Amino acid sequence: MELRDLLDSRIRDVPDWPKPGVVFKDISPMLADPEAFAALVDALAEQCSAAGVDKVVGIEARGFILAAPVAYRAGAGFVPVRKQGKLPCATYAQSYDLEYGSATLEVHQDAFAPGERVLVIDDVLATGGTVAATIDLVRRTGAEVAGVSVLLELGFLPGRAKLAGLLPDESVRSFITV
Ligand SMILES: O=P(O)(O)OC[C@H]1O[C@H](OP(=O)(O)OP(=O)(O)O)[C@H](O)[C@@H]1O
Ligand SMILES: Nc1ncnc2[nH]cnc12
Repeated sequence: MELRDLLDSRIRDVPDWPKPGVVFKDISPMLADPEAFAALVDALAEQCSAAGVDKVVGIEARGFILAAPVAYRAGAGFVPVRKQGKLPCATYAQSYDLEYGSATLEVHQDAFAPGERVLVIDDVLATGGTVAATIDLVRRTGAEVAGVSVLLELGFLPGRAKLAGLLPDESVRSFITV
């Protein structure tokens, strides 16, 4: 089976969650399938190596699950971008809106050496608010965002358009667009 079809078959729709009108894309079945999870991690690690990155950023919480094994596989470092109030040392903070709410993300100010190249990984690109805030945070540290890789892109929401002013379109990659 094609990687795209394998992954797609392991993502389930949950209507009206976490609030009415939202169809939540639940990646739990994909994570629970060792073949699908390993294939995704390997494919993301290849993107990481091709981009020549020093660090992989995972966005709390589902981004952590993907980004940490990718960093290990690609021989890169892992940096968490966390929800407000979780990181213990000096941080940069950025508030943002997402499909079903708003939040603030933080990164440690010393998470990267100046000029380091970074791949940002998350599970879903929806409105793009989460990834746009993360790009802003990484840039404030002095590091360079080499690309963004997500498992799933919601093509009916303006996530890719929101990132258009921030990164070249070809450096925003998704395995599935719905
Ligand atoms: O493109 P956007 O509209 O910003 O939405 C995408 C974000 O929404 C989800 O995270 P959520 O904040 O629900 O956190 P979780 O990973 O902790 O469940 C998802 O994991 C992405 O990070
Ligand atoms: N519809 C959705 N499903 C899963 N994660 C999301 N993050 C933002 N929108 C989402």
